[in-house]
Amino acid sequence: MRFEDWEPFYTEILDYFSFDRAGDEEAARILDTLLDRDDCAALAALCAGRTVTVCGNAPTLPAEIGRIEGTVFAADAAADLLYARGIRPDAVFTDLDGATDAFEEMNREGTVLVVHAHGDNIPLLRLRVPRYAGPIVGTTQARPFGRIHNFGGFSDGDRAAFAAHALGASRVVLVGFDLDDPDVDPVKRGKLRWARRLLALLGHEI
Ligand SMILES: Nc1ncnc2c1ncn2[C@@H]1O[C@H](COP(=O)(O)OP(=O)(O)OP(=O)(O)O)[C@@H](O)[C@H]1O
Ligand SMILES: Nc1nc2c(c(=O)[nH]1)N=C(CO)CN2
Ligand SMILES: [Mg+2]
Repeated sequence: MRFEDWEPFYTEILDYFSFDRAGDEEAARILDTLLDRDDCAALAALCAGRTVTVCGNAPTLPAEIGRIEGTVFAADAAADLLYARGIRPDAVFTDLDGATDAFEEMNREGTVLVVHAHGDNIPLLRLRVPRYAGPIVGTTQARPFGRIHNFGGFSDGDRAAFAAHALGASRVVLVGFDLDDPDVDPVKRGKLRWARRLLALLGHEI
């Protein structure tokens, strides 16, 4: 999605959650200074002409693992669950609030880390990003620049789906998405509501 098409949604999201655009922009600049590489070409190669399965971190994920096919994208902590079951994701989309030390191990083994900068994760960016030795791609929800990308989407799971579509996946399968999960806090409920609206733009009616 072009930033001009994404920006009206982004503006509405900022308003909905009372997030600060200047904070997001500062985080993106900091991530840019922390990165000395951009492995977007490797991420694109995982998508182009291929089926991509995006794994969300709903409690329903373990029961749906059998539906995974093609390239595997994990949304944040879903990566740990998959890895523990013998599936190393091809890419992990994370704003680092769900990141564990296992992400470093997966990254060393070749998993692309797609690290998202926003106004509320600057300390996590400074702590974690320098430790990642493998392939890495930086993203922002504000205006992209240099090696900092914006494929569209907001929370880790829907950003993964937007990236798969933007980078030419022939089909995108979603597993582990329970957008009506009653056992989440109010902020998460808001994020899942936005996920439903944004995923519908890609043709995923869930
Ligand atoms: N019922 C659910 N509970 C949690 N995540 C879900 C659910 N259904 C879908 N997801 C997707 O899985 C992603 C990863 O979930 P996780 O619990 O690791 O969240 P998170 O890292 O706190 O998410 P975020 O940082 O995007 O708020 C979410 O961003 C969301 O897109
Ligand atoms: N400023 C800000 N942006 C976000 C946040 C958040 O908590 N704060 N959480 C997100 C979920 O991945 C995505 N974007
Ligand atoms: Mg997260």
